[in-house]
Amino acid sequence: MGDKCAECGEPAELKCSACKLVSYCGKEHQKKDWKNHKAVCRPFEILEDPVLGKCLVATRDIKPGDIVMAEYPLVYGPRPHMVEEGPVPCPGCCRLIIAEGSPRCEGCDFPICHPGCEGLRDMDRHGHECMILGLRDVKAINGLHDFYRQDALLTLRCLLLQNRHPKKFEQIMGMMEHMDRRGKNTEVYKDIDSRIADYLIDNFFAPMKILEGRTGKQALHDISRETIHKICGVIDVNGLEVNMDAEVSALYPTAYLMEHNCLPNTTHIFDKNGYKITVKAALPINTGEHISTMYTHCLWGTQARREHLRETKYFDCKCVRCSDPTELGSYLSALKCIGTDDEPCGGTQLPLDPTNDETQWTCDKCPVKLTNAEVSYLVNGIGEEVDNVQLSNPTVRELESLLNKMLTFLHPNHYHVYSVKHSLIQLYGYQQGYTPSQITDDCLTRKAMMCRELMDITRKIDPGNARLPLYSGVILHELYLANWILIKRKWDLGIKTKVKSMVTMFEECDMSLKEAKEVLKNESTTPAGEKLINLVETASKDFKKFLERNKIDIAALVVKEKEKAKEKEELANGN
Ligand SMILES: C[S@@+](CC[C@H](N)C(=O)[O-])C[C@H]1O[C@@H](n2cnc3c(N)ncnc32)[C@H](O)[C@@H]1O
Repeated sequence: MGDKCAECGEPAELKCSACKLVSYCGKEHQKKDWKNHKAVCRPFEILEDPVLGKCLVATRDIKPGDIVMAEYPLVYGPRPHMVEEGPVPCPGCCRLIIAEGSPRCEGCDFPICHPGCEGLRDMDRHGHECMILGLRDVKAINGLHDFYRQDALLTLRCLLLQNRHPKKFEQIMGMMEHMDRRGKNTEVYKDIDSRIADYLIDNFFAPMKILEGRTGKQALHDISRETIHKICGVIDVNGLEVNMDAEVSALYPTAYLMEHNCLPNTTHIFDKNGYKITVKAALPINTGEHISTMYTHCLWGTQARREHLRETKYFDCKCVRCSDPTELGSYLSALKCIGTDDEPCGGTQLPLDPTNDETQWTCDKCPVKLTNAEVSYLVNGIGEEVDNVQLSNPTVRELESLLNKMLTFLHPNHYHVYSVKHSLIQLYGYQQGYTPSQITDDCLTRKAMMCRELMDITRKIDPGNARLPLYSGVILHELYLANWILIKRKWDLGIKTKVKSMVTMFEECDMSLKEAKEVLKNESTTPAGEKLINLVETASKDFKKFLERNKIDIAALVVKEKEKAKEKEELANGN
């Protein structure tokens, strides 16, 4: 039967060019229906690109904040990463639990959070897989991590779709998995083979086969080693990590088609209920532009990002950020030049062609050149030291001394420096010796300066708040606090709003709280986001009360300061 017009029901040949989901008898009825249709019409089409494969291209202009798509996952489950010790996800709800001593699932004996966990009986979560996992007739008391392997469950859930949701299975099997790069001699093949394929086949599919032989009924049609490898590849290449209260990976029917860009134009949030994804535009997306997300870490330098993408997603990123030696003016990978003859020249070392792994690094002040390998060696060495110090619960002094050492070799905006500064701003004002009553004015001024420097970098690499809203939220809240403590101190000393520096601090407090609210507006679905939003709300209330109690009108003070500055300037010019 042919398509029918969505407006009048008559035979229709014209399809909506954006979503291709509804048809019309003619242009007139399409126009008439637009009011209703635009709420559900997708603002993109799926195109095929020789380099990217399938990709999403905007069919109309999309404004920041507009919803690009919203959909439920085809399948989700515990993250497919091996956990050798520490907490593991409950197979029912994926929340982290300590396996030793936790209750066990009645059906399969896997460690669970609670016998009443809803996901245990849900057939789209643990319910179905439990029947297969229960076929192993042995229970473990010790060595739980090796015996009950949650990292294999998502692959099993994909395999089980064959029976209950064959269309979803077909869609997953149609996704890109780069098997050409995951051949038998590769490390990834060997890892998947022993960790997932052997585990599932030996422990569960072998007894399943015996049962099938006895009953004459086939439980699962395709459980071949090749299919297991293919599914693991699909999960690695297309799975999205859901960063909420649980350790979940999910495959989505359309969202997986978003290509990578180190300057992504969308952001996404997940719904706690069923992990529905909502993708929103973070930057303006014009008709014909590709819709993108970011597959790697926004706060890594170009070398690290490109290496990560090559190893995990099998492509060479050539985006605008990767191609720019300054990374959009952020200098996130730049080094300080050590100069010649032990004399630092004060110059900055940048790669000539960051998308070439053999590129040379050159100084903007002196003839010193470095190879990419030398830079990698230096940056990785410093990175290891930063990781070790960060993991050791460092004091302010330890971090400050590390920072000073790093600044001999790294540009003040380098991403390792960013990470240490981001930790420091969260210790100034909190750690013993630096509490609000102990911290010196100088230290608070330094904290505020670091916050400004960090925000300056963050705005450059993530102008749409697509990836770093929590980082920005923390920085802006700490910037407010640094100003706030200084204001209260000076206020108590009688230095009130007549002083220009006080007005500037009031203005910065006000602006940082407003910006923090704006950057955090989509973050209420994560525990960290929720906590930060509450802190900003409380700070805003305290600040507002203070302003009201002391009858302070920031806008009026700013105008007054401007007038004073103008008068001064006129006086200086002799007018
Ligand atoms: C999650 S899939 C995206 C959908 C995929 N294009 C397809 O046709 O199914 C990720 C894969 O898409 C390709 N891809 C995504 N972004 C890319 C980019 N910026 N440059 C080159 N290839 C990219 C890579 O092959 C990558 O492994």
